[in-house]
Amino acid sequence: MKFTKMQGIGNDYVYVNCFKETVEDPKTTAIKVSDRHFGIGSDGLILIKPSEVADFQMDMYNADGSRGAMCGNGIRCVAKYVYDYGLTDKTFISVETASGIKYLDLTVENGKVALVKVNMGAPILEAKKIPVVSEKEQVINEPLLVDGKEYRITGVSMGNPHAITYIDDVKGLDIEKIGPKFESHPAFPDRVNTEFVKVLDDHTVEMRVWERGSGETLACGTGACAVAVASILNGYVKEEEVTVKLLGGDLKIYWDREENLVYMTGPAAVVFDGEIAL
Ligand SMILES: N[C@H](CCC[C@H](N)C(=O)O)C(=O)O
Repeated sequence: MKFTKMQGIGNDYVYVNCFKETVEDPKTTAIKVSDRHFGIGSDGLILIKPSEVADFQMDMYNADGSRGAMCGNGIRCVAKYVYDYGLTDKTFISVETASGIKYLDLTVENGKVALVKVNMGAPILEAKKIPVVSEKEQVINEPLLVDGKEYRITGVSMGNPHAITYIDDVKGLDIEKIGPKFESHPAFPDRVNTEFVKVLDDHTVEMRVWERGSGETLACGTGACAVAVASILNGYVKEEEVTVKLLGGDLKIYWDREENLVYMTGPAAVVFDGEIAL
């Protein structure tokens, strides 16, 4: 199987051009290619496919083979792939995902995509199954007991569920210990992506993320969007444009409150092309 390894601020996936390749069993393939010792090594597998309703389709799988509804860092790399590898010459494209059609603006430098701005759609202000705290379905600062300790969480979905909690020491967090406890917490029967956040100033936050199905990643695009929305809702940041600092780099998130649309801007990069016998 031919593939292209790509990364969006360190959130790395194996991309397969399904206009040319066929992946019979994406779940098993995702598990195999993601293994960092016996496979290629990645946070998961992303299939680039034709679409009947958009320019392209993104079909995304986490490292454990579970299917993800949306992937922010992944969709920026899909945009880079389809332009740089000649599948389109458009700099405004649409991509069908399991959480709806997304629209992307490509910034091209020297004939290659350098930056991508994604319209991530409207935030859904409740993380699945957390008790609703108000009739508006907003889950803000809700107490949740995890591993014997009470956390205050805000639930935001970007097409995939995120539980966001604010802590003092992001860098020193034992995420390997607490991450899985959130991921498989009974409050989240579909599991959950969890973001641990520290507010740095009126428009800057830092975060680490334990992703559903992949563990700690260096970055999570949907997570960064969810964190920006939660930080604005909680009044922790004052502006609609938030810089989210992740282990792998920064993302600029803008929540247009008029339109209720979240925009994410960030880079995408090719690591290498390869072929693997599965
Ligand atoms: N683990 C996520 C999918 C990948 C999201 C993340 N890598 C991103 O960039 O948005 C889920 O199962 O909902």
